This record gives sequence, structure tokens and C-alpha cells, in this order.
Amino acid sequence: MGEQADVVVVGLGPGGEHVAGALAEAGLDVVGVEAELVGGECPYWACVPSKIMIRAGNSLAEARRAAILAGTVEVSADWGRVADRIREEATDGWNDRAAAGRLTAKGVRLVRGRGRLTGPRRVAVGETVYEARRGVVLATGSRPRIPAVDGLAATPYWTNRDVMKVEQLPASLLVLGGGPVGVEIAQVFAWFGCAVTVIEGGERLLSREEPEAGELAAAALRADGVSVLTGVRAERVEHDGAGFAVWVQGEQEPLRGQRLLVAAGRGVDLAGIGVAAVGLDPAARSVPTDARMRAGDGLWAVGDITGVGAFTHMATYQAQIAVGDILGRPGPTADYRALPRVTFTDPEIAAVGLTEQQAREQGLRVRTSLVPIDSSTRGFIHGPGNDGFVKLVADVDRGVLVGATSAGPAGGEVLYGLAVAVHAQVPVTSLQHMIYAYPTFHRAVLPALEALH
Ligand SMILES: Cc1cc2nc3c(=O)[nH]c(=O)nc-3n(C[C@H](O)[C@H](O)[C@H](O)COP(=O)(O)OP(=O)(O)OC[C@H]3O[C@@H](n4cnc5c(N)ncnc54)[C@H](O)[C@@H]3O)c2cc1C
Ligand SMILES: NC(=O)c1ccc[n+]([C@@H]2O[C@H](COP(=O)([O-])OP(=O)(O)OC[C@H]3O[C@@H](n4cnc5c(N)ncnc54)[C@H](O)[C@@H]3O)[C@@H](O)[C@H]2O)c1
Repeated sequence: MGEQADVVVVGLGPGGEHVAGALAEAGLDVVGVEAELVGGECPYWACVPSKIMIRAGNSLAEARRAAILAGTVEVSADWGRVADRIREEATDGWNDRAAAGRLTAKGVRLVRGRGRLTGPRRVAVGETVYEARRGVVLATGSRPRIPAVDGLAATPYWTNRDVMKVEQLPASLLVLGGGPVGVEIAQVFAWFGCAVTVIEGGERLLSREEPEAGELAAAALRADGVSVLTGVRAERVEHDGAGFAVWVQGEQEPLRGQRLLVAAGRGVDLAGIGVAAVGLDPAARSVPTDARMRAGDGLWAVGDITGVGAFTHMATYQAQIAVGDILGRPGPTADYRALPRVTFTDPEIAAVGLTEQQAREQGLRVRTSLVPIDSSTRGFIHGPGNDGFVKLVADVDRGVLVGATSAGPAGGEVLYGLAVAVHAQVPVTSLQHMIYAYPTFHRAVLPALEALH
């Protein structure tokens, strides 16, 4: 059986949903293929439910600080409120009728099923083959990477899929991996009274960020009662029906927990989507694209599958560029110099552009500065919860910032100005002569700029 379309979009997470909707609104005949829920990982099992948990946890953390700043506060944490909000308000019970309705209202032909490339501009879903006159957009996202730890595969471990559906918190949780998923969940579960241990194989948490960011995250988690183990790799896992035992290198006694969350990174299944049929390597870790998101003749890729930063804002940014290219509209091509990242721990740890090490590895002449938030007026006023810093990475020869980290209360919001500076290559001298409102958290950027000299 064969059908025709202008464009077939495979996978309708944030990237594919944006491409399909925009192309249909521009008048193209678009088939959107989705194997699970329209919206993908972000609204159902990732960004949105995790940030709902964190919002609830933040209110608990602040209530505890109110006891120092304002008087007696009595709060008894109730995870049921969080689970209800995720189920009822955020995910509609993990039902995508609203998102699917929005997409079909734009004119997208929604096809439920698993798409597979069978040749250039051709996608099979079950028995039906769709011929795409203009081409195919791959937006199939990523899935949890399960490390090859002895015994792990046979145990009922959790991934982000399970953790977002938790109705009752376990008494204890082992977290394998100290990246953004691991640290965000570890902290919020600890706030609600769960005994959490993070096992990170690398030297520090949040290894893609500045070393100071990883150290800050570890200190914050420890202060909230999380046991943080770094430089420790899991070697063997067992489950005895009641709980997990994880043996780590060099230790006789295992770590124990009622549940185990695997948060060890993401991977893609290129063989499963049939990329060999269009001449791509099915064993590769991503689908490489050019700056217009082209992955081949009549083939585009957007989102996690491209391997350049697994974030929803990256998927939708790339989607905009792919849409422009498919419609033949002139416009800027993909530029990842000012990619922002925010890990929503307390304190929030946000960064843009290059770390100091990355800048040095690129051969830049680098100057850096670091200013603690508690040395600023606003940090002092804030009191408890004022941990954090602003770190700047400047390219001395061009006189611009190439990277920055803003960690602290509202660190993700403070990042915005720094992201503009890196993106637009605003001269450091110009940033130094701006007016910074007093007493804000972002005003800590000013002494950091001055310390660059
Ligand atoms: C716990 C967690 C928290 C996160 N928090 C944040 C955050 O706060 N901010 C942020 O920016 N990012 C966050 N992320 C990352 C973010 O979720 C992803 O970067 C984003 O969802 C990627 O979008 P995507 O369109 O590439 O793919 P996905 O969201 O993975 O969607 C891909 C879709 O393709 C479908 N699909 C796959 N294969 C096929 C096939 N063969 N045929 C048809 N359909 C298929 C899938 O069912 C899925 O619906 C988080 C991730 C996790 C795991
Ligand atoms: N706030 C956000 O924007 C946000 C939140 C969550 C996730 N994300 C996205 O999702 C992606 C995936 O997140 P993640 O935390 O799963 O992955 P990650 O790759 O960032 O971190 C995984 C960590 O697990 C460790 N690890 C791997 N195998 C191990 C083992 N056997 N023993 C001990 N440690 C091991 C790694 O050293 C690494 O530090 C992120 O890169 C990010 O792009 C974003």
C-alpha cells in the first residue's frame, strides 16, 4: 500500500511536532508519524513533570528557610500532591489527545505507529509506505542508555519513564549517574524525605559543566542529606525482590536501596529507524547534519538524534532551521556557540557557551573570573540559600565572552543576559559600562566583568 505526501516527519517530540505543525501551516501536505505520545519525552516523562516536582520541592526548601528568616513554619511534605499535579494537570494521565488535536488542527495527517526508512524519501509504517516528495525529517529523539553493569539488565530498575509516574516515594533510592537527570531527581526526592545515594563514575557531578558547578551541585545535594559518591563505578547489581544491592569498585559491602534509578545518559536507535536504507551508519551515536539540518538528499534531522545537546530548546531551534530550509526560505543557519543549559537544582546551575577548559582546548587566549553570589548585596540580603557564583570566560583577543556560568537563586534567569552577550558577541567593555539594577542577583555579573582585568 502506498501514500504520497510532501514531507514525512518521523517522531513527534518537541522537534518533530514543531516541524510538522509549521510545514502544515505553510500549506504542505505533512504526514507526522508517532509511535507513542505526540509531544515526546519532554511533556510526559522529562522536562515538565520533573520541573513540577522541583517547583514543589523548591517551596519546601524555602519553607525551611522561612524558619530561619521569618518565624515558625510547619510543613508536612506530601508527595501525593506532586503526583496528582503531574497526572491531572501536566500529562492528562499520559494521554496526548490535546497535543494530537492541536497538530491535526494545523493540518498534519497524524499516523500512529513506528516509522522506518525503507529508502530515500520513503518511510514505512506497518504495511503502508509513505513517499515524501520533498523529503523526510528524522526527529525520533533519544532513550535511556543502560550501562553494561553486571546483573543490571535483569533487575526492575527505573528510568526517567518510571520516576515521573511515582505515586508513592520509596524509602530509599540509588541513582546511577550524576548528570542533570540524576542530580535533579536526587535532590527533589531527598527534600520529600527519601534517603538518596548518587553513584557517579566520573570525577564530579555535571561533568559537562565547569568544575566549580559540579562541586556546588555536590555540596548542595550533601546539604540536603544526599550521599554523593564520585569517581565510583557500579560493578554489579542484584535485586532480591525487596530492594537493590549495588557493588562499587573497591568496596566489599554493597550500597542498598529500595529502588534504583538509571540516569546514565541517553542513546539513539538508528538501526531501528532503518537509516541504513539511506546510506547512514546504523551503529553511529547520532545523525550528523549540516548547518541547515540536512542529513542527506531529501533528509533532515532535528533534536536529540543530532547529538549536539539533548535539550528541548535545541530541538525546537533546529526545527525552525529545518522548516526554513524545507520551505526554501533564506535565514540564519544553525549556530551552537551560545547553547544555554540549566540544571534546575537549588541552587540553579546555568551555563552558556564554552567552559574554561573547552575555550583553552580551542586554543583561545582565555581570561576568567569568578564572583560568589554571597559577596553581592542581593546574595547577602537573600541569606540562607544564597550559594552560587558567576563565572565568566573571555576571549582576550576578541574582547568578548565565549562562555559563562551563573549558579545561584534564579541562576537560569540570570543566564539570559550572559547568553545575549555570548550570542551577540557584545564587547566586554560595553558590558562593563551597562547599568545593572541594584540589588539584583544579575548585578554580580558586574564585579565578575571587572575581575577579568
Ligand atoms: C528526566 C529528563 C528531564 C529533562 N529536562 C529537560 C529540561 O528541563 N529542559 C530541556 O531543555 N530538556 C530537558 N530534557 C531533555 C528533553 O526532554 C529532550 O532534549 C527533548 O525531549 C528532545 O526532543 P526530541 O524532539 O529530539 O525527541 P523526544 O522528545 O525524545 O521525542 C521523540 C519522539 O519520537 C518518537 N519515536 C521514536 N522512534 C520513532 C519511530 N521509529 N517512529 C515514530 N515515532 C518514533 C518517540 O515516541 C517520541 O515521541 C530532559 C530529559 C530528561 C530525560
Ligand atoms: N534541566 C535540563 O535541561 C535537563 C535535565 C535532565 C536531562 N537533560 C538532558 O538529558 C540528557 C541526559 O541526562 P543524563 O543525566 O541521563 O545524562 P548525562 O550523560 O548528562 O549524565 C550521565 C552521567 O552518568 C554517569 N555514568 C554513566 N555510566 C555510569 C556507571 N556505570 N556508573 C556510574 N556513573 C555512570 C556519567 O559519568 C555521567 O556523568 C542531558 O545531557 C541533558 O541534555 C536536561
